[in-house]
Parts: sequence; C-alpha cells; structure tokens
Amino acid sequence: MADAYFFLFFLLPLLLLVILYFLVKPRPVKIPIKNRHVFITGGSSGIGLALAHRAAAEGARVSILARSLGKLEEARNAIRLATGIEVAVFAADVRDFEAVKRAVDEAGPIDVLLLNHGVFVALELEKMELSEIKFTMDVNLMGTLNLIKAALPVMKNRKDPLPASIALVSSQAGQAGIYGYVAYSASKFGLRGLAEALQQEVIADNIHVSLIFPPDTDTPGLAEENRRKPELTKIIAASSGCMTAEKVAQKALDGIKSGSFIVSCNLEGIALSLATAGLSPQRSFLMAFVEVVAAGILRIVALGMQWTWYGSIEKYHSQRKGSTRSS
Ligand SMILES: NC(=O)C1=CN([C@@H]2O[C@H](COP(=O)(O)OP(=O)(O)OC[C@H]3O[C@@H](n4cnc5c(N)ncnc54)[C@H](OP(=O)(O)O)[C@@H]3O)[C@@H](O)[C@H]2O)C=CC1
Ligand SMILES: CCCCCCCCCCCCCCCC(=O)[C@@H](N)CO
Repeated sequence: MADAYFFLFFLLPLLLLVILYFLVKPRPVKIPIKNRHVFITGGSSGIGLALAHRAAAEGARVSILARSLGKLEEARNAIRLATGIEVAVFAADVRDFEAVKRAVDEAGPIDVLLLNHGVFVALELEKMELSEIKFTMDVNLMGTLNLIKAALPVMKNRKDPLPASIALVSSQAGQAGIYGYVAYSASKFGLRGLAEALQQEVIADNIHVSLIFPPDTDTPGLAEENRRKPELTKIIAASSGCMTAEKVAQKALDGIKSGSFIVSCNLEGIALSLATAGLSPQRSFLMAFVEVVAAGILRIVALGMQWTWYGSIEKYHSQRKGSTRSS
C-alpha cells in the first residue's frame, strides 16, 4: 500500500517533472529592458501609459504611439514629471500602414515591440453597426499586423545579440468568449493565432512573443465602455476582478522580461490560462507540470463557469419576458 502511494505521489510526479524539463520548447529566456528601446502603441492612455511609465522608470528608452498628438504630449509631460525621463512620441493611426512605417523608421531599431493599442465597445452584435465591427477588427487585429510588418525587418536585422520581444495585449475576453464582446472577442482571439504562428517564424531570430491577458482594468477606455455596457456583460465579466492599470503594467512587463508566452494578470487569469493552455508554447517546465496536473479539474471548473453564465442569461431573459408582459 505504502509503495502505491510512493509511486503515485512521489515517483510519478517526479518522472513527469523530469520529462517536462526536457520537453518544453522554446527554452526559457530572459529579456532585459534596461537601456533598450521599448516601443509602446496606445501609450498615451490607460494600460499603455502605465507601461510607458514603468518601462521608463526601469531604465528603458521609451517611444509611444497613438493617434492624438495632444494626448501623447500630455503623457510625455506626465512621465517627465514623474521620472525625469523624456519619451519619444509618434502620432499615427495603426490602421494606416504608411504612417506606422514612418513612425517605426524614425523611432529607430526596436528591442521590445509592445502592441497595446485597442478599441472596445461592449454591445450585442445586433445593436452594433457594421462600421463599428469593422473598426474593432481593423484597429485590434489589422493594426497589430501593420505594426509587426513595419517593425519586424529592422528587429530581425538588429546587431544586438540580446533577445528581443514582441508583446501583444489581448484580454481575458480573448481567452473566453463573453456576452457583448462578439466583435471584440473575435479580434482578441485572433491575436492568439497570430502570436502562436509568429513565435514559430521569429524564434530563429531570437525574438520572443508574449500574449498578455488582462481582466477589466480601470482606464479611461473602461470608463467610456461602462457608459453603455449591457447588464449581462457586467455580470459575466465580474467573474474576474478589476485591476489598476499600474498593476496590469507590472504583471505585463514582468511577464515580458521572463519571456513567458502567456501572461496572466490575476488569480482568475491564471485559472483561465491553465484551462485554455491548448497548443500554446510553455517555456516553464513547472507551469507545464501544473497545466498537466490541473487540466481535468479545470475543465470541470470551466463547465461550472458556463453553468453560472448561462444561468445568468436565462434569468435575465425570463425577467425581461415577465416585465414586457406586465407592461
Ligand atoms: N481596460 C480594460 O478593461 C481592458 C483593456 N484591455 C486591452 O488593453 C489595451 C489598452 O486598453 P486601455 O488602456 O483600457 O485603453 P484606453 O482607451 O485607455 O487607451 C487606448 C490607447 O490606444 C490608442 N489607440 C486607440 N486606437 C488607436 C489607433 N487606431 N491607432 C493608434 N492608437 C490608437 C489610444 O490613443 P488615441 O485614441 O489617441 O489613438 C490610447 O493611447 C487594449 O488593447 C484593450 O483591448 C484588455 C483587457 C481589459
Ligand atoms: C476555468 C476558470 C475560469 C476562471 C474565471 C474566468 C473569468 C473570465 C472573465 C472574463 C472577463 C473579461 C473581461 C474583459 C475585459 C476587457 O477586455 C474590456 N474591459 C475591454 O473591453
């Protein structure tokens, strides 16, 4: 009997750990940011601004890109005031490849390309204009591809032997489809396929991809979104907490520096990432171990999550039916 326990709880896990240690690829990597060029899109507000602050404070040379020059200059002043460091600003729309290319060329070789720009409206697909849907896909997905296309040739040709990074800010709504985010979830899920494929294409150039999955984050963008957010979106998104932009920026930068492919920001996010590990690379054999061991139980947790979400949806519809009948 004791032998069986020894095998099950000691020998078997140990064997699995050893196997995973040799199995995980790409191999772990550390990406320094001190004295390196960090280029942040959407760096004038919210998470991007917090990322710019933090990267500057950690000694990186920082460039930020967004559409509004006014907001960019405000951000530059705020960062100068807080850290004494001057960031470079570039006004361009990520949908405009030529403008993006000019900005990237002018900024000089990039070590960490942090693609954080994004637009979001929470609204049922039926209530969204086609133009809004297209706008979401164009900015979040095509905008990201435009930036990568513009920056990659120079990143590949860098003389620096240090590892470089391309980091994409997705969302927990890019790991699980959420009511009210049909277009947004589509754009953010798209980033995952992009990132998985891209990592295979750039690994030989010592470029490492990170995908960041924040929950609701207290930013000007969220405040705007909340003004017309469907009740059900609020209920379902409340399954994960709300974070400050500073905390998300800290988690994101730590994840990028440690070369993680998947970067979660809170506890619910860790569960979500384990449950959706799929065929994404995992560089840490310890995290791979947790993924393997937790897989079955997390599938049950995920089904329980769907049970509560669909419960909320049913309740919402039955209440609405009740109220339209009585009115
Ligand atoms: N806040 C949240 O709850 C969450 C946000 N995220 C993601 O994090 C990222 C940042 O979000 P958040 O900080 O809240 O957003 P904000 O709305 O506060 O900031 C968005 C930034 O992106 C820039 N931007 C928007 N559209 C374009 C464009 N077409 N071209 C260039 N720049 C553009 C904005 O500047 P300008 O308008 O001047 O162009 C601004 O700097 C997004 O990708 C979002 O999807 C993920 C999970 C949760
Ligand atoms: C198996 C374990 C499951 C653990 C819990 C999962 C909880 C998922 C909640 C998802 C919330 C999505 C928020 C999107 C935020 C965002 O991107 C917007 N604010 C911007 O539009």
